[in-house]
Amino acid sequence: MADRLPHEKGFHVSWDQIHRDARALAWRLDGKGPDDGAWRAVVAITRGGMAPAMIVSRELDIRTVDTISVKSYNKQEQSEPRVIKSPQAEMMGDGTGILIVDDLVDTGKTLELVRRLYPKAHFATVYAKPSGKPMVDTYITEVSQDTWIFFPWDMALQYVEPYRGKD
Ligand SMILES: O=P(O)(O)OC[C@H]1O[C@H](OP(=O)(O)OP(=O)(O)O)[C@H](O)[C@@H]1O
Ligand SMILES: Nc1nc2[nH]cnc2c(=O)[nH]1
Ligand SMILES: [Mg+2]
Repeated sequence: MADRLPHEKGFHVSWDQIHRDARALAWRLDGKGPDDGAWRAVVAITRGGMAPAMIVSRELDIRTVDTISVKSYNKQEQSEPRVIKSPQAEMMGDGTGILIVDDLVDTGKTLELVRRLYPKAHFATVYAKPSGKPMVDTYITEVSQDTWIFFPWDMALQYVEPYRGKD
């Protein structure tokens, strides 16, 4: 996208950190569902929402878990988001009582699309950038718009030269 700010900074998230933050998200959502506080189901926006959704559903003891697949990025390049796979229609209805989980909201375009489909659902992300905040109901940590978030599933440990070993 031409008007997109460059990602000057990197925010590196470890497995431990995403586990802690996704747990914090679950605890914040506990008892906030419309049916006596209960949620009917968790729906992960794949693929990034799957690990957080698994942790949230485990913490809140929700066994009904489904997915919606939305693709909008190729590496750091954004295109128009499109739905590749939908969750079960009878279960979703207008989204009432459904907790939709993603790893992050950036421009908000992904959530905007999913919100149009399920306007009564509750939208939760672990991380949020300012442009996407209006699209999310609950999030844990805000990062600036010019930051790219690196998740542990996209990373690998590798050797680095010691400082004095470089020429
Ligand atoms: O708020 P937006 O600007 O729409 O961006 C946020 C979305 O982008 C990433 O998904 P991506 O499309 O890269 O697919 P992935 O989850 O399979 O990595 C991320 O996981 C969010 O779903
Ligand atoms: N991994 C990752 N995917 C994204 N999709 C949109 N913004 C981001 C980001 O900051 N990090
Ligand atoms: Mg995603």
